[in-house]
Amino acid sequence: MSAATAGPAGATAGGVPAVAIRGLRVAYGSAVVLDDLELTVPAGTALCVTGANGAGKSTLLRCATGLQAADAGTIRVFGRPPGRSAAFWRDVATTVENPGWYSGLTVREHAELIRLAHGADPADGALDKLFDLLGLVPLADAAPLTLSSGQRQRFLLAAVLARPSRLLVLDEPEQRLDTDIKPVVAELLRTYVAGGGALLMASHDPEFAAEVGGERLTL
Ligand SMILES: Nc1ncnc2c1ncn2[C@@H]1O[C@H](COP(=O)(O)OP(=O)(O)OP(=O)(O)O)[C@@H](O)[C@H]1O
Repeated sequence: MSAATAGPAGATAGGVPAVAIRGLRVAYGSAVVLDDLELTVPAGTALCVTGANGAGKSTLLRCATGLQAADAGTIRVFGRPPGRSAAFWRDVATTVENPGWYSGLTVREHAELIRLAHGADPADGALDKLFDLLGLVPLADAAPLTLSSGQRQRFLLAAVLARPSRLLVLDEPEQRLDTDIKPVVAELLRTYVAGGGALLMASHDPEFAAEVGGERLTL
């Protein structure tokens, strides 16, 4: 259970915050997991949610993306309730919910499709760079379903970073990554935030969270 406020004062100075949560309460039966939780993530900033197993990090991220209903409180993402509309998901990229894969397409073809569908050029070199940084080049022709859990995590991160977005919601992006890949992912996320994107993530890794930078909220 937690009541906390995060995000710098005057968080809305630059406009509508990417995420604004007030009085959030979630209970599973009689077990209250989140209670009167408050947070703000302005555009161009990162907020890392930490806490013990079962503290409610994933629950919070699911609520923030509209994938789970809250028992009380208000959640606004770019000023609107999170939802399942295509317009919402154009702004928001997440690894909270596992995507489905097309069995006939390779890892690289999925990334190209995602980029193309979001109006970006799949052949402009951005994917080459991303695949190189995340060590996905040797896996480019693999079927996503054949990837190991760590390879799959790298692919999921490539998939959300391959497309334009205004908010990234990531549940433990460092999970299952090799130690040499973690700083690479941290740098990619720092670059995303420096470019004006907002990042809301949960993490169990203080070193990784420190490398990403931004505010911290402990549940
Ligand atoms: N659908 C559900 N039904 C009942 N209890 C649930 C449900 N989902 C989560 N919980 C419980 O709510 C609490 C918070 O779960 P949540 O997954 O949000 O925690 P977490 O902080 O993300 O944990 P972890 O660090 O282990 O990933 C846990 O006690 C969990 O057992």
